[in-house]
Amino acid sequence: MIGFDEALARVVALARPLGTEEILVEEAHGRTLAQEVVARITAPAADVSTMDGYAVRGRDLVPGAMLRVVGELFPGGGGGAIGAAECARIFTGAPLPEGADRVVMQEEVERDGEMARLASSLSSDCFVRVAGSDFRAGETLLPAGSRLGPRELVVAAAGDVARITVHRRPRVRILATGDELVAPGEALGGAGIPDSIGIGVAAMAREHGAEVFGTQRVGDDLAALRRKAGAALGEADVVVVTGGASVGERDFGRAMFADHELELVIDKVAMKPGKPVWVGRAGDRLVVGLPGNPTSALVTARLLLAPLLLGLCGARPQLDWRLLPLAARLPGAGPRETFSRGFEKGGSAHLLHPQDSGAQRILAQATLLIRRPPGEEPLAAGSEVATLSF
Ligand SMILES: Nc1nc2c(c(=O)[nH]1)N[C@H]1C(S)=C(S)[C@@H](COP(=O)(O)OP(=O)(O)OC[C@H]3O[C@@H](n4cnc5c(N)ncnc54)[C@H](O)[C@@H]3O)O[C@H]1N2
Ligand code: MOO
Repeated sequence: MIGFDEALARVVALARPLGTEEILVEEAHGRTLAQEVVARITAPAADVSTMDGYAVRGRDLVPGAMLRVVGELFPGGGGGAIGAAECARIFTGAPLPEGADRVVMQEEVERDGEMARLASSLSSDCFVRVAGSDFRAGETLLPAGSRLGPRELVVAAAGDVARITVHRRPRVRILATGDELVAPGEALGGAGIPDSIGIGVAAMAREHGAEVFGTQRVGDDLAALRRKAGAALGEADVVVVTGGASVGERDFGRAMFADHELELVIDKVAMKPGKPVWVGRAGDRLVVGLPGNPTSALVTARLLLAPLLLGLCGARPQLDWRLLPLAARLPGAGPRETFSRGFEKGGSAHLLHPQDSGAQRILAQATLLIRRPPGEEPLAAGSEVATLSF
């Protein structure tokens, strides 16, 4: 059985970015840039006011001075001009008129008809945002490989960029297998178990850049599973199977792809939870088999499926481990690499209970995975452990 680092390396090697497409910036949330974004405009385009007030010439800035108001300037409009002993009413973001080099905020001005009287004590700040101080036309604002969240989208749009080139999103079909599974809302009074993981894994996949068609529940009937496998491979880049990964009589996760020359790249990993996880290739499609125990499924989705999807999107597939001190002592680790569920509070990593891979309730509090190498000695409170957001 391979170790976790080897499994992750094999997954990352499979995660070659898919093709590219050009899309509108307003539809680009969560996508990854295939080409850098270059500013088409300079920002700000001119020297602009950072306050609502009066644009003045520095040499007229004398406490108590009376200046004639000769214009009114709004953002997006022209700047006009002022001369000696003159000023212009100006609003935040408006270009300074010719001749002006600073702004007095309106709290320091008393207006009297066409005249403005400056206060007896004036702020030393110029209140001017200089042309090009944010960025200039032709400058790179976002490098290729950037994942577009709210902050990056502001930057692209500010650069006057309407269309961007991104990597195609991996199309994902999730097949939740198990005779016992029913849709949430249909278990009460029957023998069925709500399919929780099909829904959770779909959400995890979407968070990591996938276009998920939705989850199909399929019973443990090999003929039906083979038909579903064929259909899924026809429409998806990545097929995710949940359940049926272990050695039970009705565990058909791998067998359902027998018609499609499944080549296993990973077949069991020395990790806890998630040992039965598997990943394979069927032609140019990828298949990921997640163990059915809900926590095992979600942990392996975070540790192996998420990096795979990010890599297919052209984003960094690496897992960003962060060292945190332990809040309390941890016993020695077992023989498999362990990924315990925990949470961060007061700058420390806390372990949750129970750690049973069938337990689902504690997932609501489990914001961290705490990583332990195989056979690690007990750790005292305060020892640093590698953690990953979950
Ligand atoms: N003899 C052995 N038995 C087991 C082994 C082993 O090595 N030898 N491994 C154990 C480990 S570890 C895991 S994890 C599980 C994984 O088994 P499967 O992937 O075959 O999962 P299932 O048997 O289909 O289901 C297990 C469990 O999870 C529930 N489940 C399944 N799908 C869902 C879903 N979509 N939503 C909610 N719950 C789900 C299912 O009802 C079962 O209770 O195998 C161990 N056994
Ligand atoms: O590894 Mo299983 O995933 O322990 O329950």
